[in-house]
Amino acid sequence: MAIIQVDNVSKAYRTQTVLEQVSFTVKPGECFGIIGPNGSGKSSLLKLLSGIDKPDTGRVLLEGRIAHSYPRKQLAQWMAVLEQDSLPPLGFTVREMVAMGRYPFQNWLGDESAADVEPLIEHILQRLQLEVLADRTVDRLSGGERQRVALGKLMAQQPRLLLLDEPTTYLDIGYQLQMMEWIRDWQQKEPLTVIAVLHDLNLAAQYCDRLLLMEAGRIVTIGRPREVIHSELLEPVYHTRPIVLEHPVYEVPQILLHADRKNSRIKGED
Ligand SMILES: Nc1ncnc2c1ncn2[C@@H]1O[C@H](COP(=O)(O)OP(=O)(O)OP(=O)(O)O)[C@@H](O)[C@H]1O
Repeated sequence: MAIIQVDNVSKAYRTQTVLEQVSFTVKPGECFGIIGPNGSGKSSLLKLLSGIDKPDTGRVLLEGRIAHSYPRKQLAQWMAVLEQDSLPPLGFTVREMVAMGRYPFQNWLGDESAADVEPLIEHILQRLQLEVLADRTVDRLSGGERQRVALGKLMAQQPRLLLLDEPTTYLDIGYQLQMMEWIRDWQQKEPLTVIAVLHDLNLAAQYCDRLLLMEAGRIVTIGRPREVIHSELLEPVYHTRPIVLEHPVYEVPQILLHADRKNSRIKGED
């Protein structure tokens, strides 16, 4: 069974349609990327997948059940969402913040004691190279460090489904790669499905099994990176024609940006 099934979903905010007749499925264990220009509806789609929002028409099923009908706590026991800069700037330390990922598993009977989860938390801090920052409060971290802590919190949650909205924002190229490698590594060790909104088409092509390309709330195409990262498909969507080459090591398509000076929209260019 598909872990996610989206059937003919449409959504409007007031009079503006942001998603129109969107349908696709995601299989367990896949890394599924959502790409498209600014304002094309990627985050709106992710909100429907996470059950935060509900479609006006059509339906979103998570393991066969309507997404927004799940009680939030039940959903949090198997789904985790990483939003852009999702950590509140409170006075919690890095270690406390990562441990907060266990909240959906605690109740007033105190199912899990701090001692139960301590080895898991320490393992995550070590894996994400956060040990030296463990006792620092999150308001005293850089944007990139905060993003790593946010990932650590999700790892502590041990979800089966991970939704990521621009996970590499604020990260330098070293950590961008590291973040995607951690996620891939995690996927190889545990049964985890990943759905990621990515602006970086090269990272998307390198790490995702399939890509969904969106434009103005509609699906342009869904396919393997090789089928989607094509200058003919990307040009009308992004209004620029990238050069597409094959990665010399991974054999996946990669893009080089190329300004067409004759058709440049920048004033003064010829
Ligand atoms: N809560 C809201 N109320 C009204 N309009 C909204 C709301 N959320 C999003 N929109 C509009 O819906 C459209 C799609 O936005 P969305 O954030 O889903 O796009 P996106 O593809 O994630 O964009 P970006 O790449 O810039 O993050 C935009 O025109 C946006 O202004």
